Amino acid sequence: METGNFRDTIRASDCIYTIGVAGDSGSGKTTFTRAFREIFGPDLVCSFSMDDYHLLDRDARAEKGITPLHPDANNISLFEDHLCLLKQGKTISKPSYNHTTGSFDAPAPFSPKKIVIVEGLHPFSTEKMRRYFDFTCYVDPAEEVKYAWKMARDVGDRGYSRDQVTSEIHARKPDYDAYVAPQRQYADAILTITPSVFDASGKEGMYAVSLLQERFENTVKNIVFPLDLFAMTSLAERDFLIGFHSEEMYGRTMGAVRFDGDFRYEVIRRLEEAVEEETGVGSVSLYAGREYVTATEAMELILVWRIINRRIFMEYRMQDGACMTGM
Ligand SMILES: Nc1ncnc2c1ncn2[C@@H]1O[C@H](COP(=O)(O)OP(=O)(O)OP(=O)(O)O)[C@@H](O)[C@H]1O
Ligand SMILES: O=C(CO)[C@H](O)[C@H](O)COP(=O)(O)O
Repeated sequence: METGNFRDTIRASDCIYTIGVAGDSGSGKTTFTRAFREIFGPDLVCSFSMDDYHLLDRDARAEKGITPLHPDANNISLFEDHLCLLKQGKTISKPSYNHTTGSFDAPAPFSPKKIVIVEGLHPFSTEKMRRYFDFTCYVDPAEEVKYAWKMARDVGDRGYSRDQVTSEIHARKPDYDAYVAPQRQYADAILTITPSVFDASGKEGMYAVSLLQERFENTVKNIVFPLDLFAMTSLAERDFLIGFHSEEMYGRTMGAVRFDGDFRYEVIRRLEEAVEEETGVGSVSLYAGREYVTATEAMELILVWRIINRRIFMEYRMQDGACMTGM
């Protein structure tokens, strides 16, 4: 396949590329896919939250004593049906959950674009859902990180008090462990986020991020994603770490690449240029004008590369008539 004009390849293709991003509320699902959305743009990418498939509104959940993380609080079968239709390029009448009111707005028509990103609590929790996703990613911040983000977001944007958020966090944990976390075993990529080793006080909001994935059998020939060792070793004034290790998870051997600290923009710019050159997506300048880029921002680009790679492999497979599965 020619990867020189990959954006046009996707545009011209009949295939709808479906990406599922699972994780707890406020775990960074939107944040980590931001670079991908920006690079491919709104003409090719659409997204929605599986929160729209809550079955019970906020009052009904409180009355029944059920959290939104319990499958019974969600219309799982409607979501499965809709995902199947979107994968076929069909328009759905999508429900809509309103986080401001805690209730439902009227359903509205929703048509897929060539790339559909679905974020949520349970997007690949059933076998049927997993069948319709081409790429799955699980975002997994350490509890202390996740709770700090959730507190800031729910108090700042969703009108909850600190006490309400704290008791909600405790009430949700058993359902998170039972129904959300197990999806890690089905994810093609897992992002873990922990406090940075360079920020012992935790006050700077620096994080170490790892991308875990199963080993590939092959790389994509002649496509490179370079880390500029010169810029890394000669220009940096701030601390950083890049590491790699293997770990066993649900019987799978996962390779984990870890970024921590701050990276000179020149290093990350080479990665942006590689995405531009190798895929022909046009200008990629997510961090232009910056001196440094954080580990989480750098990882957004690595994830972009991983998602593009899956799509390239799908293109190879489609030449054999398959669109449904990835590698
Ligand atoms: N990498 C990060 N670095 C710093 N803060 C982050 C990061 N990722 C997420 N956050 C913080 O956590 C909050 C929630 O992030 P985000 O909206 O990406 O989560 P989500 O999983 O998409 O949430 P939702 O439950 O609404 O789907 C954001 O408001 C942001 O402040
Ligand atoms: O787990 C969540 C995903 O974002 C939310 O808590 C859930 O969607 C319910 O939303 P709200 O708290 O606004 O009623």
